[in-house]
Amino acid sequence: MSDEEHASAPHWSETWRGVEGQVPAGPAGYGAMIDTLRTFLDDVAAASPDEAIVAALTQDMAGWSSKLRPLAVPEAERIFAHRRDLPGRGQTMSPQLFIDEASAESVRGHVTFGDYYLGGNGAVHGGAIPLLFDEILGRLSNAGTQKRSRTAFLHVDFRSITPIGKRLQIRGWFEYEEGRKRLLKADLRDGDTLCAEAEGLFVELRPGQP
Ligand SMILES: CCCCCCCCCCCCCC(=O)SCCNC(=O)CCNC(=O)[C@H](O)C(C)(C)COP(=O)(O)OP(=O)(O)OC[C@H]1O[C@@H](n2cnc3c(N)ncnc32)[C@H](O)[C@@H]1OP(=O)(O)O
Repeated sequence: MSDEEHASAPHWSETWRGVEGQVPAGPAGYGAMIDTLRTFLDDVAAASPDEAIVAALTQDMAGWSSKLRPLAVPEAERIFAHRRDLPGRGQTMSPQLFIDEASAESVRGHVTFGDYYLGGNGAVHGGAIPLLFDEILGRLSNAGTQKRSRTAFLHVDFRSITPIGKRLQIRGWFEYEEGRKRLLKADLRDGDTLCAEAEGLFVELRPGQP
C-alpha cells in the first residue's frame, strides 16, 4: 500500500491519533518501506536459505546498516513508530494494527500475525500477544484529549491458540477511570473463537514523569 493509500484509508481518526504531539511527515514512501520490512521479516522467518543466500543477505544488510547509522537522530526527531497516521505506526516491533472504528472510549480493529511472530505449531508466540494488547490499550488510554499515561500492569489470559496468517478481530475499551487510574480491557478473536483477553491499568503521568 502506498503512503497516499495508507493516509486516505478510513483506519484512524483525529481522536485516535492521541495527544503525543505532531505526527512527523517523513519522506514519501516511508509507510511502504516499513510494509516491505515486515514482509521481509516474515520471509526470513519462513525461509530455509542456502549458504550463498545467507552470505549475500548478510552483506546486503550490513551495507544498509552502514548507510543508515550516520543518519541516526534523537528520539524526538524519529519517524519509526511515530507515524500514528499509518496502520502499525510505521514500526515492525508489534504486528500491524488496522483500526476500523475508534472513539475516545473504545476501539475496534484487525490484525494478521505473519510468520515472524510464530511461536510453534502454527500458534503466535505468547510474548507477541501482550505486545499487541499494550499497543491498542496504550494508544486508547492516550487518545483524544487524555493526559499521557503509562502501563502499570497488563494481565493477559491466553484462551486458545492465536493462529498465524489469519485475519483476527481485536477490540479495546475503557472499563473505568478513578483519579489518575484508567482500567482498560481488550480481546482478540478468530471469528467466534476467543484467542486471548487482557486487562490493563494505565496511570496518568504527573508533570515531569518520563
Ligand atoms: C507516555 C506515553 C506515550 C504514549 C505513546 C502512545 C503510542 C504507544 C502505544 C504503546 C503504549 C504502551 C505504553 C507503555 O507500554 S508504557 C511502558 C511500560 N510501562 C512503564 O514503563 C511504566 C513504569 N512504571 C511507572 O512509570 C510507574 O510505576 C507508574 C507511572 C505506572 C505509576 O507510578 P506513580 O508513582 O505515578 O503512581 P503511584 O505509585 O502514585 O500510583 C498511583 C495509583 O496507581 C496504583 N498503581 C500503580 N501501579 C500499580 C500496579 N502495578 N498495580 C496496581 N496498582 C498500581 C497505585 O496503587 C495508586 O493507586 P491509589 O493508591 O491512588 O488508589
